[in-house]
Amino acid sequence: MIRTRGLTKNFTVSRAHTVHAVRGIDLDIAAGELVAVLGPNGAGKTTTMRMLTTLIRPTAGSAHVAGLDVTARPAEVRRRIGYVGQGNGAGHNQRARDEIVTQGVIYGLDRRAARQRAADLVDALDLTEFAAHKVSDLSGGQRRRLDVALGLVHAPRLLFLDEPSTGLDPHNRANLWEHILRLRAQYDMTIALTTHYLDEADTMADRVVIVDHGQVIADDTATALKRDLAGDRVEVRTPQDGLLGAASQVAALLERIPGARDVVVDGHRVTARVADSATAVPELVRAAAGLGVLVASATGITPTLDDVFLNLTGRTLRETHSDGADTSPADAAPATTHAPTDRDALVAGKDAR
Ligand SMILES: Nc1ncnc2c1ncn2[C@@H]1O[C@H](COP(=O)(O)OP(=O)(O)OP(=O)(O)O)[C@@H](O)[C@H]1O
Repeated sequence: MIRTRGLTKNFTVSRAHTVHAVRGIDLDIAAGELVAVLGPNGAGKTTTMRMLTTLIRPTAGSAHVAGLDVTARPAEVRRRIGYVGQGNGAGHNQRARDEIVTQGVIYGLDRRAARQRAADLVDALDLTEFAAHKVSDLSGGQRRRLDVALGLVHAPRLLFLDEPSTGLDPHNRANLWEHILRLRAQYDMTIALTTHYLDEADTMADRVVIVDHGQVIADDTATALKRDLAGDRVEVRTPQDGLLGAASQVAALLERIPGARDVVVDGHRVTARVADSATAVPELVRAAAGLGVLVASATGITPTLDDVFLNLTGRTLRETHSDGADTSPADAAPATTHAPTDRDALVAGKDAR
């Protein structure tokens, strides 16, 4: 469905300054896949997505989307894809249902077909109660669902979602995802999305592509990335009032567990990487009990995609992101303002810049 080779985008900011936003990305997304593109702010995710959706022209390299070259046949690419950009692309004065009908007409449906399609999407996205409301009166979650409806009005088989749930509270995020996954199954869609939410990428995506400084630094299933590039850990604590020597004894026991490595003693705390924390923790506890070594707690820690990023780059994604786990919706990254322009450009078939 998507194939890029050496995809590159430079922005010339001034005569002396060029931003190398995307530096030679090779990406393959098969029909039916749901792929999440993950990376810190400024990694080049949106720029990549905007090239794939024909909103901007690549500086170099190639991209084929839905079987077509984005540079040579942008108008045909646009007809085959749906795009839900960051921020709310819907106009504020229209009623929600009318907005979808208008979008359908712009995409070439006759008014009757557009009305039917709007009715189907209103139903599919649980917007019936709000369909006659003005867009400006909708909540953030309802607007986002309307955005998805607008992106699907021409029944594309390939949908691009740029940070679909940023700014939504956990309930609305879960609700939006429920709808996206149902629509994906119903329309047999391929989905490429960018997200700041690690848990979303982890649980929803068939494959996770990690981008940093404009390059793909990892590309695999979340399970494989976590297994191969992070791995389980264990953290063992010896009693605070006990002898520090106990921690060294625990460390020696951990060293003996097959696959254990990077054993570190820090006061009463001992950590190690292990192949499988579910078996390593009881093994350690049994061995410690056998030798009379007191253990206050022993915890198995399964890795997150943040651990994968940390291992690959030495940095954590959480430092640079508003992630759902640490941030209130109000603090979440604000939506950018380019989305309405993007949607306008897509439906109007404006040339990419
Ligand atoms: N039109 C532009 N002109 C100049 N620089 C740009 C332009 N668009 C993006 N950039 C720069 O390109 C780099 C990649 O930006 P991009 O928006 O693709 O990152 P991102 O991974 O989507 O980030 P975020 O997670 O914050 O949305 C950044 O350094 C950004 O400042």
